[in-house]
Amino acid sequence: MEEEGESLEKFLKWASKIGISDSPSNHPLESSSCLGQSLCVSFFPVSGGRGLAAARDLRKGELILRVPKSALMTRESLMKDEKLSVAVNKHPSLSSTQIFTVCLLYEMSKRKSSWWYPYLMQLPQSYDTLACLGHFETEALQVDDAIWAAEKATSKAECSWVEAIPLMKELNLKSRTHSFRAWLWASATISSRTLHIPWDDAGCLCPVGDLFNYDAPGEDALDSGDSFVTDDPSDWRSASSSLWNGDTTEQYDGEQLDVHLFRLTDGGYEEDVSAYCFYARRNYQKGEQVLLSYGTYTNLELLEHYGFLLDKNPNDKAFIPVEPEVYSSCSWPKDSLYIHQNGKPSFALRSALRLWLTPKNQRRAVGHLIYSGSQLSVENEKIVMGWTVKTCKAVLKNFATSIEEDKLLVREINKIEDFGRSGKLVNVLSTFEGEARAFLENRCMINGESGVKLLEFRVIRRHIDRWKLAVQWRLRYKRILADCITFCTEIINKILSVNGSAMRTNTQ
Ligand SMILES: C[S@@+](CC[C@H](N)C(=O)[O-])C[C@H]1O[C@@H](n2cnc3c(N)ncnc32)[C@H](O)[C@@H]1O
Repeated sequence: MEEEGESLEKFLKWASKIGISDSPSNHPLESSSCLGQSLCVSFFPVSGGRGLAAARDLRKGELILRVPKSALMTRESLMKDEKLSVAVNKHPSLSSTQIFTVCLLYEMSKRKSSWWYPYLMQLPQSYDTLACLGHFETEALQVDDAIWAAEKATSKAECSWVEAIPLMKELNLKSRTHSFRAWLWASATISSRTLHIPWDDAGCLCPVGDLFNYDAPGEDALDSGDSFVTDDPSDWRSASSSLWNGDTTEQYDGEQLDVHLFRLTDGGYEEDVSAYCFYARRNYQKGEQVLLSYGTYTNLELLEHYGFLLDKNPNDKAFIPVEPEVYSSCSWPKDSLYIHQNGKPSFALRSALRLWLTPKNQRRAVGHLIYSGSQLSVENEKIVMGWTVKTCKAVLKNFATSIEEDKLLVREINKIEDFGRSGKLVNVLSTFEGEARAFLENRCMINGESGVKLLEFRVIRRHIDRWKLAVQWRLRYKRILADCITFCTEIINKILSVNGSAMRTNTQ
């Protein structure tokens, strides 16, 4: 721990020397640390671990950190190394991100002789992004779409690694540095830590600037909170704007997002001062964690690019299976048909279902009502809500575990972690059953009969973290569906009660 503290201190000193500063003044005094005037490094156990805290009260919009261009790690800056640059130029088919990944591994291989050594030592040793999940954790996601996304992330990483091997061999990288494990580490470093810069789509690594943890943007702006009849069409546009570079969300090109609405105020590269500048997005009290928005992400996207998720994510979505005819009978893109994190079906999902559940010969006549978001009839609305309830119930019933069981499992995972920390996992193996028991036997190699523990806690801990993320993710998904059932049932009851009283009024 002391070593970690020493290494951090050296890093902050190095950062100060290369011009990184949190001073509110444009001409900061020479200091032994780049922090202390606006920010300080702190630990936030439930919101990102290591992060940056306000060193004093900060006002919204204040400049809180400046990182000069010369301190940004980019392909360009790393390729000042001639050997690297000559080798890279012989492989023009590699993508900018593949090249940046090789550059990072090459720089790591220099160890203490690297100019970036103090920074490289601060990078995490492992990540929990989707591509890093093993088979057990991937299966623990339970939802087919999520399992598919994890498998795709791994196979994509494997393909880009295979393509880059010839370059890494040419650079004489040791087998450990050009292994798939090393590649996953470097790719996850780039995916979770690079910032957007205008001159290179691979982005840049920004020492100190990459210590800000994440907060979701625009809770109010993005959560349409759509009322029953007049929905906000913004929910069927793919809202995606990011200063962080890991954002690969595809934009719905039919209906371009009003980027100004979602423009993030946290910071960006500023040409006039040749520096990455970060601003306080709101007022902060001394000691509070200062957060950045990396962009708009669902929990699955956060897992994919950053290896974490939020328990309360205003941008989370759940997709449910719908008949192919629902897609073909409307012009909304597939990814706009989802359920909001608060359980409300999206504008597009509701509208598409209204159309699909209208007899075919009447669809043309109601098209204008559908696209304006209006209800067609009380009967149609009841059928739409009923179909949604039935589908959500069927999806929930199909899972191997219920919401309650998943909640219990999260508690068991916490217990496993505690027992593992105190070295008592082997003794308590028999007290666990089902998925927890399977995890201990398959992932931690704890054999029930011989009671032999084969993996050290450091490795077990990594598996636990990833498995817990997968279980938390599926629990969030299931809760969205359960909330959707409640929401739609309330609507049906409202319709029934209004209709009932209308009928009573008519017969009186
Ligand atoms: C840019 S780094 C932020 C600094 C990082 N905590 C560190 O110690 O280097 C992004 C990573 O921090 C973690 N992180 C950021 N925000 C988080 C949050 N709100 N909750 C949990 N983890 C978070 C994730 O591991 C993510 O990949």
